[in-house]
Amino acid sequence: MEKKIIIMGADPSGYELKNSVKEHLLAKNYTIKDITESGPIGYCDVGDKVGEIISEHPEYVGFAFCGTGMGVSISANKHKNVYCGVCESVTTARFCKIINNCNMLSMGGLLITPFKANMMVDAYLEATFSQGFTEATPDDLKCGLKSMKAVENRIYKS
Ligand SMILES: O=C(CO)[C@H](O)[C@H](O)COP(=O)(O)O
Repeated sequence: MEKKIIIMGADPSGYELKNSVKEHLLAKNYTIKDITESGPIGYCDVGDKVGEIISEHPEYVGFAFCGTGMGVSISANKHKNVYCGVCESVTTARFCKIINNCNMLSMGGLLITPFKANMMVDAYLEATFSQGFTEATPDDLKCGLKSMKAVENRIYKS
């Protein structure tokens, strides 16, 4: 499977966790752009900046970090084409791709250990939309996403 380009960013509360996940992914040869390479910025700006890049390149993956994962997610999800899931477990990290086709994942540095965060991003990156969820058919999942896109298109009038 081709390795996706990963955009990362963190506020002060998520910075250490971001660095540790970044190290983990670099060791796996992922191409990473860290918009907070030179230091943390506010959570709203993290979500906005990572979200803006993902909005223009929905084929990339965004990993955003704050204290809880909530603030960066809310901000990122204001952008068109951005589907950012707040994740607190390996299961939600996997399912946010399989069920919701999320192109962004956020998590909280106050809540998640580095070991678990690495497992979460691995599970996310290994998952494929609509594959491996026995509770719904691939067609059902595609239908759900189509409905979400219709809401988005109505709001963005495009
Ligand atoms: O979890 C967060 C947002 O969801 C923030 O990391 C937390 O609220 C701290 O923010 P600040 O540094 O602005 O006080």
